[in-house]
Amino acid sequence: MSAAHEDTSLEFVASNLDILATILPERLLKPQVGIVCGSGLSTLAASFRERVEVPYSSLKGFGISTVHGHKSALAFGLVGPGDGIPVVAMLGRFHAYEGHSLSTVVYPIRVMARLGVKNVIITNAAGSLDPALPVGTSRLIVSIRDHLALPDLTGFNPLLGPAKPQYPRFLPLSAAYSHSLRRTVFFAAHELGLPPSALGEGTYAWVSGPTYESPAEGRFLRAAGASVVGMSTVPEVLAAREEGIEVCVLSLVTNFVVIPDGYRSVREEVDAELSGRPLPPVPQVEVSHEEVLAIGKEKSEVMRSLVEKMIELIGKNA
Ligand SMILES: O=P(O)(O)O[C@H]1O[C@H](CO)[C@@H](O)[C@H]1O
Ligand SMILES: Nc1nc2[nH]cnc2c(=O)[nH]1
Repeated sequence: MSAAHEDTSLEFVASNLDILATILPERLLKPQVGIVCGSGLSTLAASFRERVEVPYSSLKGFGISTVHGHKSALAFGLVGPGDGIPVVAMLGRFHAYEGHSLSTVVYPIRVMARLGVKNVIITNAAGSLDPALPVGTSRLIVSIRDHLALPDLTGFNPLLGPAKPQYPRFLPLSAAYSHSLRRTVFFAAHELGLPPSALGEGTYAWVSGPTYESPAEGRFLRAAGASVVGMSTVPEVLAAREEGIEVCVLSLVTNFVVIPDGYRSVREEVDAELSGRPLPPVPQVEVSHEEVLAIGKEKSEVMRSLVEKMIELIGKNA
């Protein structure tokens, strides 16, 4: 994997603006809101009006997303009543585990910033570390209020590298997740009539992947204060904050990582069996990306309506 500071792509930002200016009509060229579509969530951009898709391959400095459930294109369009609000969505993102450098992972955020994006709604699929955050029917979306990023703390941070005059050297993260946008999430959910149980708040743990967590790792992250875990998002959040963009993160909880009573000693199990009082089986969880994508597909409508309502409210408050 390339070093985090191997950043050659920034020089291409300006030429991307020129390329986009030749493809997009004037009213789509200055998006106000950016969206990052998580695994299985590229349909978040399905109802953009006057939608124009621009493949990453026709732009400079972009990688190719290799993960199933991620498309390699930007979608531009309009959302909301009246003339609509111009928006841009990454239909697929880059993850460090694919072999992309962290500067490639965050590059589209830097392009969004140059296009004029002021607010970004970053979505992801994530595993639940909190047995009280059930997967599926209730509490299926978590509005992220904070993060726990072990890679950042241990030297794998997208902002590593020589200081650049246009960015702060030491970026504070105490208010990385916009309080105002977090309020907007709950107002949007209320306007849509979503039951309170559909939406929670929590802390996202970023891990590098591509392995899912062992039970002990899940318990460790839970004990450290995280509610959900995934392999993306935090690098994008850091770059967005460095660019001065307001950030909202929505996690779609697709699977359990930590389950209650998930551990039992085999000795206890065997002893119980030998004494003629076998114990009931321990519940097991084994996540797969197919399951993650299936939940994403099943729940993408509610996620899409929430994101669209948020954009509408952001537009009203602008
Ligand atoms: O975070 P997104 O891109 O939604 O994807 C999540 O789903 C994949 C694992 O199933 C991982 O890439 C994880 O980060
Ligand atoms: N790390 C991680 N990423 C996920 N993305 C979706 N589910 C999971 C999970 O359980 N763990």
